[in-house]
Amino acid sequence: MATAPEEEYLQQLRSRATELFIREEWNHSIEAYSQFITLCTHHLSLPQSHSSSLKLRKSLCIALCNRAEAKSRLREFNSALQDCDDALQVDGSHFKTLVCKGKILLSLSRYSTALHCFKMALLDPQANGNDDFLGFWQKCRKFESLSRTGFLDLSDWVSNGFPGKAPELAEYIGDVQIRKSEISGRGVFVTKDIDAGSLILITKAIAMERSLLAGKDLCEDTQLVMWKNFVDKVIELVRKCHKTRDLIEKLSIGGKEDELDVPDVDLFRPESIGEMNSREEIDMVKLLAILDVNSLTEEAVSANVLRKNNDCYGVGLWLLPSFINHSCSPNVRRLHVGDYLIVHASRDLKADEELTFAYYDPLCPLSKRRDMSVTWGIQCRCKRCKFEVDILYYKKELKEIEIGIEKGMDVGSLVYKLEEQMKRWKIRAKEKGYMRASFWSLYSETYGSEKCMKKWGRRIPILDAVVDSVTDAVGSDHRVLKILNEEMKKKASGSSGDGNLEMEKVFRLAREVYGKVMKKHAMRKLLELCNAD
Ligand SMILES: C[S@@+](CC[C@H](N)C(=O)[O-])C[C@H]1O[C@@H](n2cnc3c(N)ncnc32)[C@H](O)[C@@H]1O
Repeated sequence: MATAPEEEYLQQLRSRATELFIREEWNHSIEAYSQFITLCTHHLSLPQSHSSSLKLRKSLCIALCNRAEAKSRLREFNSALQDCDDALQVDGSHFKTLVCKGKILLSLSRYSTALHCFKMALLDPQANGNDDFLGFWQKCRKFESLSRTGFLDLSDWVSNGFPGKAPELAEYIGDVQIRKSEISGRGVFVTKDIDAGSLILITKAIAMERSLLAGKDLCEDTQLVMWKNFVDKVIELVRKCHKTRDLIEKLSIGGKEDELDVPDVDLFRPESIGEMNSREEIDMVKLLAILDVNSLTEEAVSANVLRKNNDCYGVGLWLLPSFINHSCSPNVRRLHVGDYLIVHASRDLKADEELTFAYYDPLCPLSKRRDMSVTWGIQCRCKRCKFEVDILYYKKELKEIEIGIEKGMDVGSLVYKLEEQMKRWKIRAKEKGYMRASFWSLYSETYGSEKCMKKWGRRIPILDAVVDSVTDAVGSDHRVLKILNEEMKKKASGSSGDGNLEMEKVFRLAREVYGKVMKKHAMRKLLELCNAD
């Protein structure tokens, strides 16, 4: 039993902690609550009357709950969750603790466990008319459903011109597995047939850094500062969160990847608790190598960023997408919405097919792609590269076309020459797509110029056929979409052809570029933006 002075001291500690908590001095309030909790627990271990034990237990529960709230404000989520669980041990239906735990779990994207907490809190009469709580409850229901079903619709936000902040999304992992890859190390594979445009992953960056673009490019100093800030954010996070750190350590450092373990995709689900076994200091050299190999920038050929102004540039790390290998004939694209990366199929995929991004521009000749692959430290051996290596070795005419481009020769004549050569060499449809993708700059300039089309239009294939073969070979691309869209507009103004059918084709291509996350009115908005690019 506590003496009167002891009780008074306990009372003082509690008042002090509460005051600091109200003043939002989180660190100090955590300290004060910790003292109170230790003392209170001690008193509870002594013989007590029933009523004072009840009083002490009530105070202990509130103190643990408030300390959890303070810790969560400092993003110390694991420790905050422990406090919530301790508080719920004292009172399993404590409303504030259930709400606090639900909010923390929601921040950690552990939607179904969060939903369970909110459901329990809903039984308390305090839930009625509590707008703050009801807001979290609605949000949690929405996210839990999105992360289970993958049903995402950004149409309103897009067609209203991206108002306010980017929408918050839920993480989602579709029908995929991580397996050994024939390309290199591990890769991500689909386990079911998936059609073009379908959503495959929504992943939140574990850390992101953005910088304003001065002019079109980022100067080297800004890039360095940005990279340093990004690395600092990752280091801070791995120090705080062991699960994130364990997952980062599974990523490649490049080079020889044959011996790497193949992690279970379930480890990357937000609900997974993690192994919690690595508590040694972080190996900084390894961490930097991992960031070097796996970080992605928003500005990339296989990415589109949805936001109002494209005057900033971001770098981030998204864990599961880091297992996606490169191909010059890729089958997925990514869409950036705030800190979320959305991966969707850019063409129809068969079960067991490996997902591949283009790390660098697939719409350029082999020689340029080889140069870019050196920067990435890889040597691509995809079907397209193998085919082009063979053909370039034997056919000097292709070299002549490349030289023609450098010399600024008439682009239409070069397209004509390439098409004639491909007929002579009896190149099959798929491979024609590879070659046309490699010389896309020639095709786009030719089809985009009235003068060129007057001269060469009758002697080269129609744009439709070229678009079909290029997208079949390398998946859809916004530059291809742009040319096709412009052509359709011209045709519509001249009212030749079947406008509906042609517009349907533009929408199909747009779904392959942006994903099916949009309804037609939003797609129209994206097509406008694509044209203005
Ligand atoms: C983002 S990781 C991709 C996943 C990686 N394969 C793994 O096992 O973790 C990038 C690294 O994968 C390898 N890689 C990706 N695409 C490749 C390709 N087409 N050819 C050779 N290596 C590739 C390279 O080592 C590259 O540094």
